[in-house]
Amino acid sequence: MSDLPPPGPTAGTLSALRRLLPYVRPHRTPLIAGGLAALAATLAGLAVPLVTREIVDGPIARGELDVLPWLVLGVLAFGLAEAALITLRRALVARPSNQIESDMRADLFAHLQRLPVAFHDRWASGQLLSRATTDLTTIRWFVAFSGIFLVVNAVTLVVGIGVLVWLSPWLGLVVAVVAVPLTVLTMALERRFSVAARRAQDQQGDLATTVEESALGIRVLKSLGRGRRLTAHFVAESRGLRGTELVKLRLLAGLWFVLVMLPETAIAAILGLGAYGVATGSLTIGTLVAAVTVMTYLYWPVASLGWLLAEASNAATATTRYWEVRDVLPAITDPASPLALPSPVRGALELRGVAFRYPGAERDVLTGVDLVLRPGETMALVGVTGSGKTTLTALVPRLYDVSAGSVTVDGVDVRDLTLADLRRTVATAFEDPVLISASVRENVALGSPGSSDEDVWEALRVARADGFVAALPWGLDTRIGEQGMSLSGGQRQRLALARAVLGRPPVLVLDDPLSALDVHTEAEVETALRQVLGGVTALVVAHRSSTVQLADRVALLSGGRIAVVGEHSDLMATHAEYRALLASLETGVTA
Ligand SMILES: Nc1ncnc2c1ncn2[C@@H]1O[C@H](COP(=O)(O)OP(=O)(O)OP(=O)(O)O)[C@@H](O)[C@H]1O
Repeated sequence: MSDLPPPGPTAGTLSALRRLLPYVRPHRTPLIAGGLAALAATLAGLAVPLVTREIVDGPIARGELDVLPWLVLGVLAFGLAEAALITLRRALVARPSNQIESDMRADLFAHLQRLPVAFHDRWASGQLLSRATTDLTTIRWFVAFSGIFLVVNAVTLVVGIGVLVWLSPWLGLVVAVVAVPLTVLTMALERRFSVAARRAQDQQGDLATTVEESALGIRVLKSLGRGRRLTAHFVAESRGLRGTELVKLRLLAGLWFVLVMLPETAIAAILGLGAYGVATGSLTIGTLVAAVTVMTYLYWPVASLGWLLAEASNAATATTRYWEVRDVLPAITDPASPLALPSPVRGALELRGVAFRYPGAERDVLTGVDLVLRPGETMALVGVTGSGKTTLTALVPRLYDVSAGSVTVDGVDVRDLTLADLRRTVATAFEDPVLISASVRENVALGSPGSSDEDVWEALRVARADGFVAALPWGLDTRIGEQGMSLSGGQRQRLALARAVLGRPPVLVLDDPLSALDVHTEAEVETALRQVLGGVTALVVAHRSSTVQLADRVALLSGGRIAVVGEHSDLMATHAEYRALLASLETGVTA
């Protein structure tokens, strides 16, 4: 399996399904009405054998033909009622079951947005995808159909056995005796089925992850000729799923065998005992016919029990998998009593004694970072590959929280600000820009949706993206494909940069946002940025010495700490490690 957190102890089917209650409760009226309609439909069907008994014992046995039309009409009426009630059930449950599915899906999505980056680091995206799609469809199907019929069929069985006992206590006893091994075997098989159901649903999530990763990384995978390997991996995973599905089918087949054989045995026993009763005069023919007809009516509720229990098991597993995600508490949230930033925001950014360790990692990436950015200052951050530059920048907008120490803006700890305030104050752009499937305008104004077109164009100008956006077929309205695939790497970076500078946030955190630009364009963007950065405090991760030139001062990150801070020219003159690093940046060897 993928790097999925281990599932908790397998909860019982019922206790797992109980967790659907918060979503089911608001719709209880139509759902209960739907259940009652289904029950009434089944009972209407069960009434037919009783009328049959009257026909056999009356018009047939005793020639009482005058009541025959009424009895036939009765059979017809019950048949019609059954059909009408089944239609009514469908109409009653369609809307609530779909609503429950979409409510659960919306809540899951909103929850995923609140969960910290650390959660998404740990969970494979396919596992989340399968929970948001197939698992929720399984739950809808259970609420609309199998859950209702599980209850209705159980009630039908009890009522049917009751009718048999009423017709003839002996015949009822036969059925009751048959019911005991049926229940025991069914429960045993159901338990094993739920284990296989859980495995199959997890394997589906793994498959989704593989498909998603291969679709997203198609360029790299193709260019490296990984297609065959990946296909072999996918086929192996897919075989694993097929194996589990076959185990499920085998268990279900065993269940079907028991569930089909036992009612047949009961019918045989009723026929034998009943015929003996009729021959010895203790039973009327009509009662025997009625008993056999009732048994044939009970045949479906019994036989379907296995399949319905399997569906309940699938739904319980789906519910457990759903709540595994929902139960994760968002670790990065608004504080209980948030503080406000002094107005106007000056943008003094300070890191004091900052240590950070990734969840589950063995050692700290940052051990004691002290760094002070004066309001309006541009600070470049340099360091060898893996020294923790990206990690450090992620602590400012609270993508992760510090393990020790503090990050403050104008003296206020970022953890004391509401996330909305913090995100308004600190804007970020990363080396790998993510664009969403939407228009250029929506992509640039993602963090400030109310921005005017002039503001968007201004931001595009700063990022030197106005030229190519103007040349797009529909300008700002041009939809850029999934992840902006139709744009070049440099164009995507410039849009991400425009997104960060839109709204002129007091603090900008840029993680090497110009790496994909050619030297000429980088110089142009830098000149424009210089004007913008004039009043903005900026922390800029630099992988090229040209980006370093942009900064007022440079900080060197080394060994989890800031080794030195100073002006580029001073550091070049005085600091050997800095000089060596800059030389390696020029040659592109920083590891
Ligand atoms: N999500 C994560 N979970 C665990 N460890 C991580 C995670 N992300 C990064 N690391 C580790 O943290 C260390 C610092 O990584 P980081 O990306 O911050 O370095 P960097 O200085 O930005 O590197 P580069 O210059 O290559 O971009 C590395 O050893 C990396 O393996």
